[in-house]
Amino acid sequence: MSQQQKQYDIHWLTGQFFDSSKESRYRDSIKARVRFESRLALPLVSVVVAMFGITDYNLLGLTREFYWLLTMRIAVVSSCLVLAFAIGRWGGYSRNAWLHSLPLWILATGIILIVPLRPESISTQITAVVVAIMAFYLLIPNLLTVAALASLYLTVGFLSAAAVYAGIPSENVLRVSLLLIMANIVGYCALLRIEFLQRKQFALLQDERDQNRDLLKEIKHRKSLEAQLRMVAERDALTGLDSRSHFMKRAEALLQRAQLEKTPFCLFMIDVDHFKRINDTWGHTRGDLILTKIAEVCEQSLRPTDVIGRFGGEEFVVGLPHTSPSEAQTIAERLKENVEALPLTAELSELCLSVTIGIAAAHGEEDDLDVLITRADNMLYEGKREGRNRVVMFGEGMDS
Ligand SMILES: Nc1nc2c(ncn2[C@@H]2O[C@H](COP(=O)(O)OP(=O)(O)OP(=O)(O)O)[C@@H](O)[C@H]2O)c(=O)[nH]1
Repeated sequence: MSQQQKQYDIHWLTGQFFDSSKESRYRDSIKARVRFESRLALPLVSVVVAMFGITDYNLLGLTREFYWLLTMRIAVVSSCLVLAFAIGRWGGYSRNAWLHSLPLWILATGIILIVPLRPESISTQITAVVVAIMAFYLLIPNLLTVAALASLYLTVGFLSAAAVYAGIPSENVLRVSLLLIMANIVGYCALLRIEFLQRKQFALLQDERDQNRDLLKEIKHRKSLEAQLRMVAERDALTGLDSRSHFMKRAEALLQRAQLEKTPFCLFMIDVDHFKRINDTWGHTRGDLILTKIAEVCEQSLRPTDVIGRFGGEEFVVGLPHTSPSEAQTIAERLKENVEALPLTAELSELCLSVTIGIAAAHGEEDDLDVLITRADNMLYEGKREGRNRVVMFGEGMDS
């Protein structure tokens, strides 16, 4: 077995895949072409068989042998045409491969039967048998094994009939045998090569498809990993709000746009009051729960166009595009009230939850996000100093 045949899993003698399911998939893949070629080849062969009826007439005239030959030719031609139709309709190349082999057996039998009826034209018939062997291998689509068996049947049958009915001498039988064996070997090798190359092409295509499928799977997997990573990078794990870095990116873009369009932009720094005490009294788990509740209140109290992030610990930050300082003040007051009114579970009923909010508004193109954050932060700590639970706006008696 050649290295290539081993590599592609193809039998060196039959030219078929060792793996039956692969072989069946291959035959399914070529069934349309095989049907088309059979429907073309069989009528062509029928015409050739019918045309030889003229030479029968020239040789035999209207004799009994001529009528026998005519009957036989009509039978062969009509069987081939019926089979061409049947193959066109039902000739699946995987399960109904036997249907494709029938024309070969019928043609071979017909050719053998000519010998006793026209023994005097044996030399022409030898040429016809060589042509028929080539046609069996290369013209009428069939599996290599089927083509080889039918050709062998034709060879042995013809030689036997020639020896018995045409009375050719034994040395001539040997010469004709060698000629027919040669025709068989050439046809066999040519079809084996074709079968191997076609299956190799199929195997390569399958490999390529498998690799593409694996690649697509890998890309999908990587995309989902990327999405997960992006989620981890962009979202705060506890509250689901924007992470600090993602908030900075989004707020930066909004601020630049506001500066370009000369529209107002404000920023809140929100800090939960006495959160350490809350943690110490009710535990970190409840502290976490309160942080998520406050995050929900922020989302509900603000517009979808506002960006909200967790800045760290119990501190939140909000960017408000298209918001004037007075609107920002109103929104912050409402947010503060909503936090105070947050419904809490029975065990937290004694908790007085409140936040302090520092506000900064962008004044000109020189104000970048860090400047706004620093200003809002200063306002926040101003609010803390003043007793917490309040909203402090930059500019209300402050210079920086
Ligand atoms: N449960 C919980 N606590 C946190 C988290 N992040 C930070 N903290 C706690 O938040 C508390 C913040 O305390 P401080 O910075 O002293 O501020 P505070 O107690 O809120 O006091 P003021 O801000 O001055 O009102 C610390 O005890 C932190 O451990 C968190 O993710 N979950």
